[in-house]
Amino acid sequence: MTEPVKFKCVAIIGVGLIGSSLACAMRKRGLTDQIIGVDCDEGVLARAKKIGVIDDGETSLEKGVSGADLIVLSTPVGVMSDVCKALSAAADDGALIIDVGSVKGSVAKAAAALPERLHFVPCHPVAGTEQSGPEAGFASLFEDRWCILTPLVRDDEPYKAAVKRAEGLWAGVGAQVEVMDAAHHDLALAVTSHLPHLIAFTLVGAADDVESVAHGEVIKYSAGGFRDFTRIAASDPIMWRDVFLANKDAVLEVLGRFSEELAVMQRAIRWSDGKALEDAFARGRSLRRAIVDAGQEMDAPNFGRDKKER
Ligand SMILES: NC(=O)C1=CN([C@@H]2O[C@H](COP(=O)(O)OP(=O)(O)OC[C@H]3O[C@@H](n4cnc5c(N)ncnc54)[C@H](O)[C@@H]3O)[C@@H](O)[C@H]2O)C=CC1
Ligand SMILES: O=C(O)C(=O)Cc1ccc(O)cc1
Repeated sequence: MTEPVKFKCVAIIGVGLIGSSLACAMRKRGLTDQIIGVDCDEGVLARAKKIGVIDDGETSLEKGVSGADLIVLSTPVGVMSDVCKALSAAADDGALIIDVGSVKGSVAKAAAALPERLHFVPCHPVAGTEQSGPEAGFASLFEDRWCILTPLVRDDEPYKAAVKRAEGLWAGVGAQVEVMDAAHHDLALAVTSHLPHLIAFTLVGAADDVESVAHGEVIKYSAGGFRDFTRIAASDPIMWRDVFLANKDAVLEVLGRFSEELAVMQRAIRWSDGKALEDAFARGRSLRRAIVDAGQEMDAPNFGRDKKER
């Protein structure tokens, strides 16, 4: 059983959906005395302070992280290496640094270059929505969701203790913690998250092209499955640009396999091969049933909307 841990001061760098959700969850559960927001956008900081997500805001990273015993990188993945470099001089001795990025290999490389006095534990809460910004955050986002940790290869005692603290933090906000290496994470998430997002962006883009000849029919009759795709396709373009650039190799690998499967389906339809189609669809149904039986069907389409409380 992982014990929840407490922090004196947390600096959240990037006060968007995930940063503000962690801030709200920590505040609600009494896991920190003070929350400082650091963001390059002054408007974000003003809004976050107004709605009570942060106690104070700073556009200067150096000032914002001074005195923090927990530093959270919750920016898009593409700027994390630069933020990490800036922390090498700015962060207090012994600070626990975590990130929440959707890709782990790239940030792990930057984290490994930090001085030994700092303890960076890469993390990925596998929980989110299509929304962005501080107003989108809510305290229960991480409850009963996975958080994957990909610790650096370091076996000094202070680092091992920092990994335990990171586990305690996520357990403290209600998540279930899993530890794996960064390459494994990036391949697994390419399958379960990155490819599905790519398909949603592509499908909705294609439907939008058709819309120009279908004169409103796509919007009028969009139901069920397509609506779910449009929700995912409404996700932040900058965040997802960075995910695909940072996880290029793994995504190209699974995209290659997906394209092959798609070609098989195309052929089955062309040649009226009902047996091939039925077999392929039956595989999909049994995978879904296995997920439900394992109690992992947490991604209801309205996840987060019916219990969103700051
Ligand atoms: N949106 C989601 O559902 C999930 C996102 N993630 C990861 O969490 C991270 C944050 O995503 P969101 O919270 O959705 O993004 P967001 O767009 O809501 O917030 C990002 C914030 O970072 C700030 N920012 C950008 N560059 C900065 C810099 N150089 N210095 C300081 N602040 C900077 C932006 O102004 C913005 O306020 C990403 O790395 C993403 O991969 C992880 C799990 C789920
Ligand atoms: O909104 C959804 O359906 C998501 O899948 C949210 C999400 C986006 C990115 C992540 O790294 C983890 C979760």
